[in-house]
Amino acid sequence: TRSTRPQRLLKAVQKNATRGDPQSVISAIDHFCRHSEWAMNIGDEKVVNELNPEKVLELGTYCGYSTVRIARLLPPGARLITLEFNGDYAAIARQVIAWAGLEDKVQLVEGASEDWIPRMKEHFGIETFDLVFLDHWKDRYLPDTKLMEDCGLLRKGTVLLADNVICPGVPDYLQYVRNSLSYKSCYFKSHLEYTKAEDGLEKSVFLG
Ligand SMILES: O=C(CSCCNC(=O)c1cc(-c2ccc(F)cc2)cc(O)c1O)c1ccc(O)c(O)c1
Ligand SMILES: [Mg+2]
Repeated sequence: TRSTRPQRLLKAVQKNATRGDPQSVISAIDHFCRHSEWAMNIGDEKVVNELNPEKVLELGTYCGYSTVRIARLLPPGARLITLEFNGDYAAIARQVIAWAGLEDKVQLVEGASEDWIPRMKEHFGIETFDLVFLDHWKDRYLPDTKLMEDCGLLRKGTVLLADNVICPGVPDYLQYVRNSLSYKSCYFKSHLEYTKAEDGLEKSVFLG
């Protein structure tokens, strides 16, 4: 049977990137997405770098591109937990993360975000997160944010970074974080990865 796009993306990484070199993995995926096949990676334009998180939660791993982008910047001892619902995507992402040599900083968990968010404390020993990157199903951004609030996983200053707030768009989430007194929110205008379509990131700081 024909290979899948994630499988072809992984092949491109194994062919063009150097083992243990996260930047070469990122460049190989960017090249694949620009010149071979578009894929729903956050891309090389949507960037917010002034953060220095120790404990990071990523919702929606896909092939691990944003996982590598974030984890490569983490200081020793810092950890990134990434949740992926789709088993096929998770299998590819594990290999991309390993190729980048970042498996010691990253824990990839297969399953639904609503099942795993309530288990962060007892299963991973995580009290609160410093940064949460939302890039999974767009209709899960708002319910999962409310769930993280209810589970006490957000602290004063926790940063929520949401991808695709324009395309495909997350109107209910945007309305919430922009109107809630518990968040200070701002929009980073950009483009949908590898295209000219408008998209952007919403950065929302939890005020406690
Ligand atoms: O795909 C999922 C849900 S997670 C991926 C969410 N991310 C997106 O959907 C996403 C989409 C776009 C985008 C796509 C087409 C466009 F024309 C424009 C934009 C861009 C992004 O940056 C994204 O992050 C899944 C889960 C479990 C399964 O079993 C399964 O088959 C599939
Ligand atoms: Mg996205």
